[in-house]
Amino acid sequence: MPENEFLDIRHLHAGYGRSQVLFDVTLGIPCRGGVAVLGRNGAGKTTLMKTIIGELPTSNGEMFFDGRDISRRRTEERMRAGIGYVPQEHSVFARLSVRDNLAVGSLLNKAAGAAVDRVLTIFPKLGQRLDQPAGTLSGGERKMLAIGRAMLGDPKLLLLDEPTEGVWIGVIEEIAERLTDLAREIAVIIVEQHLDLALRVAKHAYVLDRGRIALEGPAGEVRGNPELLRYLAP
Ligand SMILES: Nc1ncnc2c1ncn2[C@@H]1O[C@H](COP(=O)(O)OP(=O)(O)OP(=O)(O)O)[C@@H](O)[C@H]1O
Repeated sequence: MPENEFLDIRHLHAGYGRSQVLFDVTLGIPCRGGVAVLGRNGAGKTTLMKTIIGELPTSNGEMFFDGRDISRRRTEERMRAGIGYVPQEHSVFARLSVRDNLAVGSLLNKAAGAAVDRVLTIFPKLGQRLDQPAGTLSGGERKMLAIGRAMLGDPKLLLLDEPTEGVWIGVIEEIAERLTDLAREIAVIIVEQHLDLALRVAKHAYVLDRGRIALEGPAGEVRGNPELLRYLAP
């Protein structure tokens, strides 16, 4: 692993109380580009995202972001430092309109109006739904809104937990293109069941197996690794 990664995780152990899920996880994320985290259900992908954002404590190991030790920092501090998180479950206010969801996101992040315009440029579909309650959006549009809200924090690193889960196949392509564009500007960690999409957005991939890194390498190499399907099979 290269020295001085943007996000540098070393020998991380984490889990839920006494139930340890992640064991000795070491990974590095550069300041631009997509990195995929793959693995079968229950492998520990969401746990890793929650540990990076600080929703779960680190029981052992180190985590540096942009040169600073964040292992003991609170979630809000990590977000202020530039980490955005789009959780697997929908993170929009269902009763509020798209416009109000973005307005609340702007207030929370002290974002300027230009930040909302940028979100609407990235996801023009949201611009056509501004007055619609977020709860009535399609799965894909809700994901776009959740990603858009995270973008209002102007993250330098965006954590995306299954951004295409429950999204109609026709919209997956659109989200994939936007995420590929985004990964040219900032660091993106993508947890994804769609292998093709993940390895298109990402240049590098890590495969988790029962909470440990089982495979790692450039996306093309991981895709071609004969062991990969074994780690993804249920
Ligand atoms: N709140 C919790 N308390 C205790 N154990 C949990 C909790 N949440 C998840 N786990 C356990 O941690 C392990 C890893 O779960 P995690 O959600 O990180 O997996 P995942 O790779 O994201 O799976 P999926 O692809 O199904 O989302 C699983 O064994 C799961 O049962």
